[in-house]
Amino acid sequence: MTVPELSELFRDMDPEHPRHVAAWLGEVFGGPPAYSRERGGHAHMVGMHLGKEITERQRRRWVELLQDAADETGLPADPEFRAAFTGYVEWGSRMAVLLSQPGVRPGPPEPMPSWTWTLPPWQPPGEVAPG
Ligand code: HEM
Repeated sequence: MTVPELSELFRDMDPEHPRHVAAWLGEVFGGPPAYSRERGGHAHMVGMHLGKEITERQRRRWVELLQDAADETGLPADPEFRAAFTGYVEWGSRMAVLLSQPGVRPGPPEPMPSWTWTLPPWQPPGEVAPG
């Protein structure tokens, strides 16, 4: 699939990139610390965005594709989880845009972000017992 807004930005992408982003997302949402162990954690991720000058249009398209990927890979679709997922992706992608602007230098080391959700998946109310 060619994505006009993103093709130049991702032209030299590491073929393992989707796995790396999946490892990142898994760790952020409480999974194993695979990204920290294997890719160098937060500082490495920040470094990958420096100088890329990501635009708002590119960010929006990237977010849309990530939501498609969440559907295609069968991430839980309950509103409670997806609201948290979307919240993180909005925050993270906006951070990526800020970090990617000209002249931005990496700051002091930061821990991995940690995201969660508190509500259990909503269930339709059961039938009311006849009175
Ligand atoms: C929640 C938002 C985001 C997350 C969690 C994320 C995560 C990552 C991670 C983990 C890497 C490094 C992978 C590695 O270890 O090699 C990376 C690299 C990269 N990201 Fe992001 N990213 C986000 C937003 C964006 C956006 C909005 C764009 C552009 C539209 C973008 C463009 C890139 C590019 C071009 C690379 C380098 C790819 C390569 O050369 O392999 N990212 N991102």
